[in-house]
Amino acid sequence: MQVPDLFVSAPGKAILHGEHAVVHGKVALAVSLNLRTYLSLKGTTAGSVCINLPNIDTFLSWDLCELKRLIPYSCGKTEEVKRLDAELVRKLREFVGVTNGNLDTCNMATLAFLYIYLSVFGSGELPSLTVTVWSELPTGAGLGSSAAYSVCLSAALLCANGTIPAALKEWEPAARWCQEDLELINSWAFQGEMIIHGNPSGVDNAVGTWGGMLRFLAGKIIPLSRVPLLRILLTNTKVPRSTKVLVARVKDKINKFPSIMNPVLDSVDAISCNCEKVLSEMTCEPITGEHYNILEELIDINQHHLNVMGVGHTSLDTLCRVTLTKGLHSKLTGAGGGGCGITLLRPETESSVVQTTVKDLKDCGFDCWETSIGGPGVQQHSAASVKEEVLEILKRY
Ligand SMILES: Nc1ncnc2c1ncn2[C@@H]1O[C@H](COP(=O)(O)OP(=O)(O)OP(=O)(O)O)[C@@H](O)[C@H]1O
Ligand SMILES: C[C@@](O)(CCO)CC(=O)[O-]
Ligand SMILES: [Mg+2]
Repeated sequence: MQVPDLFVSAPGKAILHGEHAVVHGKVALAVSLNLRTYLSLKGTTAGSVCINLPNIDTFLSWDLCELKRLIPYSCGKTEEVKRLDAELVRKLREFVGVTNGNLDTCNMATLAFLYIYLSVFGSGELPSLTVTVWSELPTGAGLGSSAAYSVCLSAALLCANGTIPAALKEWEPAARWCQEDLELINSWAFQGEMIIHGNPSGVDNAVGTWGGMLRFLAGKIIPLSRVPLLRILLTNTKVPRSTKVLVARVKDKINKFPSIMNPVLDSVDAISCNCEKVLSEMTCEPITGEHYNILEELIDINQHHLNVMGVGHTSLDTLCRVTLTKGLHSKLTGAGGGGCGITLLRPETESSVVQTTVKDLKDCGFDCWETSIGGPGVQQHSAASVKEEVLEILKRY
């Protein structure tokens, strides 16, 4: 079976409010970034499946005959996403050589790829292909790199399999899929997230799929179309962490101290709802300093709550302290424990203040950049529409 060549991309995300609480059924507000993960899929005749993941130094190849032995017995229709197939996950862990649940970066990415590949193609003939994924996002730093990876895999493999049609019409540089196809992409991406993460809420893969700003509550996704333009500074503390470990840590704490932790989750829920209300007011009345004062206070309160949940880190305390000396307010974004934080910039924040803040943060050993938000969700690209520097990397393999 020969599959068509294709390019897809999906954005990373920042969570304004609601990380961790969203796993426990509370509201989260999240927004896509203009930093993307790109995937190239090429049909080959080598009788093998190759995956090249240069961001994590992983280059693997398997013979189709080896993979055929792993095909799940109960492969259903790819249009229907079931619960994670525990038997396939067990077989894949054994195949990949994961022992004692040791899920390092490479193992998790490999498991997610093989799981989606075998589930999507398992009921027919396995195709020979090469998949290369490269991302502008830092890996494992809170900006939804795992979700952008899973969304790209899911879109590319479903499209290569013909379960969803190509989004791209001839001569179009880039195109998005219809709502029904996006829902399928999102649900297969969620399976990838389950493998990488353990217990994802689904907010990250929803942003990777739809882009823009979303309100997410218990799997229900509401796009927020009227939002003010926010200026955000992103800081990567470069402290490595694993979302899976942090999500499990919060769950343990809630189980241990339910009467203490549940009010914290309720408070985070109220913060997300208050923030949504202020953002919506900012689109229908003149924006005032008071709007920004409230947004800043909500950021401070939420950052304290995240510390209470046990997902803070001294590097994130440093970020908050350094930015506050310039009158700017920050919180962690994503799973915390290190990784990235966001700092809200006010419209009147002068570029000299931004520059000195960035310098001070860089002096702490952090990466720091002002970013635009609201990048489009998953897209199919023509080769000509992929940025030259990205295409050059993808074509290297
Ligand atoms: N570009 C990539 N190439 C290969 N694997 C990737 C890539 N990006 C992410 N991954 C996989 O996702 C894992 C990181 O996921 P994790 O959920 O811990 O971090 P994150 O998604 O960046 O942060 P958060 O979930 O807090 O937003 C990596 O260990 C790797 O397995
Ligand atoms: C920590 C968390 O809330 C956000 C990670 O970006 C996990 C999730 O929602 O799946
Ligand atoms: Mg993740």
